[in-house]
Amino acid sequence: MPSDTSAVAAQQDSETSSHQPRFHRLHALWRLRSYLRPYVGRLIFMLFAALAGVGASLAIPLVIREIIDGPIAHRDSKGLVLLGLLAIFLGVTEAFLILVRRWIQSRAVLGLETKIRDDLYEHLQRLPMAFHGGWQSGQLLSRATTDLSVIRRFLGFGLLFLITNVVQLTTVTVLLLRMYWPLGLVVAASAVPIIMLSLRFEKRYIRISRQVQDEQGDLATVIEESAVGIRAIKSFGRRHYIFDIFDEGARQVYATSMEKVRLSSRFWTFLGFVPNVTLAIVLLLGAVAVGWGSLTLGTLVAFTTLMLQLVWPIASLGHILAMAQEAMTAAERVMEVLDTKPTITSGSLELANPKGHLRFEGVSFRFPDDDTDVLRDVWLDVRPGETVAIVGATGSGKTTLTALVPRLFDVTGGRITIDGHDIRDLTLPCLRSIVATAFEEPTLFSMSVRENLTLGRPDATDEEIREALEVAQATFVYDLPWGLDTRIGEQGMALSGGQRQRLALARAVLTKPKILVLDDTLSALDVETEALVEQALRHVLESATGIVVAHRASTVLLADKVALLQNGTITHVGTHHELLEKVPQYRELLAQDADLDAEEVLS
Ligand SMILES: Nc1ncnc2c1ncn2[C@@H]1O[C@H](COP(=O)(O)OP(=O)(O)OP(=O)(O)O)[C@@H](O)[C@H]1O
Repeated sequence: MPSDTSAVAAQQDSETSSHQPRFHRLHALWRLRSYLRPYVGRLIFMLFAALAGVGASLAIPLVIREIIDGPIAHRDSKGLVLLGLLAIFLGVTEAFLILVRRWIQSRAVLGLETKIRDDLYEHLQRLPMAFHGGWQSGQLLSRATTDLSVIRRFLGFGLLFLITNVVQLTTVTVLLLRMYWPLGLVVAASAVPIIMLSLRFEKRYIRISRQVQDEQGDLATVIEESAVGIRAIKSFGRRHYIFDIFDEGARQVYATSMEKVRLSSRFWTFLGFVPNVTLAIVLLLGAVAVGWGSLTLGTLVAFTTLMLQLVWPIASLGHILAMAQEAMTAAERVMEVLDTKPTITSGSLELANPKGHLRFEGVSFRFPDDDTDVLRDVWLDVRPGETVAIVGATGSGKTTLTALVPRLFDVTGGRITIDGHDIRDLTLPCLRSIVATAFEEPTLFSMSVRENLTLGRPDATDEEIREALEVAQATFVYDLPWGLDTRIGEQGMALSGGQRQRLALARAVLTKPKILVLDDTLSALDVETEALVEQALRHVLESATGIVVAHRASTVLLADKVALLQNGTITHVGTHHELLEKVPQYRELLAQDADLDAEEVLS
């Protein structure tokens, strides 16, 4: 469920963004223009096709005027046929141009959406853990899906209609003024209430469309989290409680969407009403003018036919302005992600033959937006091939310490070195080929076992995979229905916790890292399997530098020395027996362990 803090963050995010000046929002959309570049030729052709279509449709009333005032008034049947054929030709041309435009635009706009989505996804992958920790996943999901579709619809359809409608409105008004200026002025005056109301509508629509888009993101977060956390929900029997949270979110989206619909339908009704009232006034005044002889019947028919052509562009202007507002909001939301700079950037150094000498030199770390250090003044020297167990109370900072080595977070003070080089100077691929990590909560992807295992070593041979699986005591995968090619469910849900941990361990071992970081990786294993894994791990750790977060005495025994982490700093380093003898806090920590282990340790 969305945490209180993230909900507040999203709320603040929504509030600040809905008050962004219009220029800022327009600018966000404008910045996406580079995505249109590959389609410039098509877009220009589309625009010309659209404008030519408008031209053809505007010419028809003028031809009708000629027909009424010419061949019909003078009973000229030959002229009537010729002008009639011209009107038909113009109608067919308009229809053909619409067909061509629609055909061309579909490819261009779908390609554009796909490219922005690719870039957004790639950028998300580059953003650091700190970013992902602070954003609700549903908000990111809705930006990569709904928001991009909104932008695509506007750039592909809305923008084109906005241009052609404005051209059509201006041309028709000029033509009307030229045809008979007193009636033309009536039509031009009707634009005043439309413009005034559009401006008011825009202000309210911006706020509400941003609110709907943010609320949809919150709802997506609830759905995503309840899908992932379905086991916890079921086991606590909280299905109804979670449903209520979802229902509240869904009702909120419904209520805000209805408010949006009410607002836009009032506006659109008004937009349909104004041209029709104007038409009635024009017909009345036009009939009087024809009666006085100051206007021909043909001109009045042409005038009203042209005016009818204003009804649709004005009525659709409401839809298009709404579309434009939504697209600007969506672009702003997408840009909020794209503008976040990846703070963890690659260095330039490649180590050809790393030895794996790892040092923490006065390292401190605090999470963004936190005001206290989680780690402070950490000094630790792990020589090549040596294994250090990190022992500490829960919340003392063990996981955070291990996350600093592959640079999932960057230190905020001091430095970490490998073979004397600050890890920030190494290229990220180089660092991550030296360091492999297996976490306590292993993440497996909806892919085959083989794909999951070879995530860090796509070129691993079957033999190497077997070796890694044997080390991790995970050869059970060969008994799955399709062996290594069995697809495991989302996050490996079809496997037990221990099986998933063993696969994650095999994945880390398979990369043959110089530095292996195990964050309490064996916690879900039974005592017997753990002993087997540890036995096999001993061989792996002989050739690698190891950092092993340990809660159990049996895991500690894997290590050459132990570092005791207390309140974010390493207070003691020594062998297991030394610490057991001299440090009461260490003894207390391990006393929580099973008696069996303690006896084993002391013997
Ligand atoms: N993303 C985060 N943002 C802010 N604080 C965090 C974050 N992750 C962890 N912390 C805080 O940092 C401290 C250290 O957490 P860490 O997970 O490293 O402890 P740990 O020793 O591994 O605990 P455990 O043994 O329970 O896994 C805790 O007080 C925790 O609340």
